[in-house]
Amino acid sequence: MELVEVKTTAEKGRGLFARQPIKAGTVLFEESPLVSSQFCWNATYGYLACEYCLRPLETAECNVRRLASDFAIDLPYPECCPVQEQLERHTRCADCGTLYCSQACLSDALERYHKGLCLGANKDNASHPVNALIDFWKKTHYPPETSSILLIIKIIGMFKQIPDVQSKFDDFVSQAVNEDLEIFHKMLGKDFANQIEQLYALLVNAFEPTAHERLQWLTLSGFRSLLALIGTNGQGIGTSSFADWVRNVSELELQDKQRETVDALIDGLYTKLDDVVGSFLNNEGSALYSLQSKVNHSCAPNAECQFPHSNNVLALTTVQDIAAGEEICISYLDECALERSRHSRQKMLRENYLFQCQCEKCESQVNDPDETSEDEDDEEEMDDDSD
Ligand SMILES: C[S@@+](CC[C@H](N)C(=O)[O-])C[C@H]1O[C@@H](n2cnc3c(N)ncnc32)[C@H](O)[C@@H]1O
Repeated sequence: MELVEVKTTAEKGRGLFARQPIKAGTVLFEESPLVSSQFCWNATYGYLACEYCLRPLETAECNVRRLASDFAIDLPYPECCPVQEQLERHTRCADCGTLYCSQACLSDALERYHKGLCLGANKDNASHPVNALIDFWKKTHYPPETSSILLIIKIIGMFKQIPDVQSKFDDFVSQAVNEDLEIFHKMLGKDFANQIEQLYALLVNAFEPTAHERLQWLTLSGFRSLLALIGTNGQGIGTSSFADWVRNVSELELQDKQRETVDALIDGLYTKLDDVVGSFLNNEGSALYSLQSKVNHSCAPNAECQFPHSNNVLALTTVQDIAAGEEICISYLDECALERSRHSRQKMLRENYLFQCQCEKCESQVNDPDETSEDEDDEEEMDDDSD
């Protein structure tokens, strides 16, 4: 934290500011999440990640074979796959069999939420109330998911197990209750936004909040606030052993011919993966980070979130030189969206995050006409149709 500090401004609330000049490429801080989880559908489709830290659990070769549905693929340089040497550390919950990358992750999970949540022999019992809840979520929330009922279930587990956890969640910014509905619409889809009561009824059936002293906040309106908190502060995570292997191979010192051969192999594999799974390459999930969630959005960001350890540990890294006192901002929008007009960017931020962007780029374009290009109009129509 010595490089940065949290300060409050009238326009954007809390934000992160540089205490001193900082060079591009500097890691400002690394942070483990308060809670993280893989998305439901990702896990169902066999994307194998540690239940606690999302570290990939299959070797790069197994990963690429499974994703490409081609079991003849052989990856050279197996030493570039970090999972290979970790395989013997993998361990399971003795009661339900859930897989973890290490004893440390299993112990942390048990200590934080899993002791009270473990379904034991009922793990695959479809009629168990927790599985009915997960199933309802999946049926009403198809990929690409942006949040997960698994994250909510873990949060409930944490409230049951960790005495002072409430203050940690209170520290996240949340929206006014009358704005919640809009964010539900974007988080959960148009059809589902009206079914929060149904989801809540299943949740009550699974966890009986009135019977637990520490779950008294979990009323219908408390549940809506929790959804809004996750929608506003959730950070996406993606881990992939194949991507780790590619990165490590790119750092090898190879002769020109070897480099050419392996680059051609990698290009071919990515083309194949693109045909079979499209953009669904990673073990995807989302998480809540106490400090990173204080970082505001800019349409011209000077920092980005990275996951350098192939798990849920986030590194906030500068992408430009930063002056002392300057605000550190990330982009909540993807690269493609950042290229769009001020009007389109503001619309996306309003609809997905419920705020009027006041970043320098938007302020400098304030006199641009409120128009979108024909391409953007088409895309917006498609977005609206798919909501
Ligand atoms: C993840 S939080 C960021 C930290 C937040 N400012 C706080 O006080 O904790 C996201 C919220 O910050 C505010 N925010 C972030 N970027 C902004 C921007 N560019 N312009 C205006 N408000 C912004 C919005 O209220 C948004 O819902």
